[in-house]
Amino acid sequence: MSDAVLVLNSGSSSVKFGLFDISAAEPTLLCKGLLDEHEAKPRLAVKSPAGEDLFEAHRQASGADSGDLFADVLGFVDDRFGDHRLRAVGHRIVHGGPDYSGPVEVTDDVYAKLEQLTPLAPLHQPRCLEPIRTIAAIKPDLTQIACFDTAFHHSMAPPASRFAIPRRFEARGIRRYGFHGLSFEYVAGRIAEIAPVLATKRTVIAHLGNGASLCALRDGRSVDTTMGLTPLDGLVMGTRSGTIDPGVLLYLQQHEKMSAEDVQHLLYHQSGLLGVSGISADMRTLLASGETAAREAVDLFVLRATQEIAVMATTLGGLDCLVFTGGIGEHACEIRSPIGERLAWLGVRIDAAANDKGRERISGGDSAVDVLVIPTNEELTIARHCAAVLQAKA
Ligand SMILES: Nc1ncnc2c1ncn2[C@@H]1O[C@H](COP(=O)(O)OP(=O)(O)O)[C@@H](O)[C@H]1O
Ligand SMILES: CC(=O)OP(=O)(O)O
Ligand SMILES: [Mg+2]
Repeated sequence: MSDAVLVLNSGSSSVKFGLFDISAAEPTLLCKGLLDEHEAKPRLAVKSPAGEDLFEAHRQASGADSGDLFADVLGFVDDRFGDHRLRAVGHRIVHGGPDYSGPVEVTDDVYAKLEQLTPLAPLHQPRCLEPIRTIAAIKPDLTQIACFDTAFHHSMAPPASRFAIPRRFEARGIRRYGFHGLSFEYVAGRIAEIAPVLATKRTVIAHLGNGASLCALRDGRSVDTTMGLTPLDGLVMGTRSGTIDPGVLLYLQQHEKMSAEDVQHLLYHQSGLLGVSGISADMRTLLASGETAAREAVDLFVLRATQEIAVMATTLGGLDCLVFTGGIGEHACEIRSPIGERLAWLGVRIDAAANDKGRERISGGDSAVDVLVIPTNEELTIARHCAAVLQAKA
């Protein structure tokens, strides 16, 4: 009987999952799926690795919660993959705080520590932690493993990790942590596979999805990133503001009489592409819209991404390789193209035909910077971590 792990990737706009066979050195995907709680009837859809539909379940919204959907996933795995032994469930956990620089088995103590980090990722942490409770209630003996978005950035050091506030706050853990690390880790590994000469070069990875951040890599390790203590910092996102004059927050509280909770809601849920366009948080909708406000939101997204790529290049002392990933980075040639044009002064030249076709290498022959498009795979990174944790335990 082969061993398998179930991986849950709870993001801000979706819950993705994958079931992996871990009997060989490299995990192989058995099936993948999506849990959609936002529709009128929460839905679970499972597909084969090739994308064929395997299973779909709808729940009546009344009385249903995502716990029912997780029970459906476990039921499906038992039914269809009963010839595999489910060894663990691996979870993407957005915030690991100062303590976790690698994956860890979830115990009551670990869970309590992770729950305490909720104020540092209020949009994500509860959504990441909830399935751990639900699954423990259904299968109390099943090993659960937490894999952190912050872990990859533990290689980051001062001054990049430091905020310019009194030092005593740093001792209390107030510093730049960075996120999307499971994605950056996967992409860094792919760069080493597809273009080994680039693995040691000055590289910026742009993870542009519903959440968006950049990572500067030297020798494949994170040396700087745009997200900070929370996943609110840095680039313009679907509904998040990204970097904003801190004076704005004070003004909103002191003069607009908004509470701290109101400001938090504004910055996490009502800002970014949604707030600027007034139309949608979804890049596809904005690119298809003829409205001026949609174009202005996209223009700001592009300007901020470009500015921050230059910041990352400054940390690195130059730029040899730029990689696009995440839903927008992988699919939106209309976003990659103007970012490339604005970075011409750094030697970036994007080949229009290669970009339109979404090729793996989209830089032109005259480009001083290799520009790549690499689809991310956070689920595979988590499966690899789970396999390693289980092997260390054996
Ligand atoms: N073909 C496409 N063209 C433009 N944007 C796209 C395309 N496909 C997906 N996106 C955008 O990617 C974003 C979602 O990214 P994704 O990485 O899947 O999100 P999450 O952060 O939830 O993992 C959305 O803004 C969506 O509009
Ligand atoms: C950390 C983060 O922003 O994640 P997501 O892209 O899933 O929102
Ligand atoms: Mg994501």
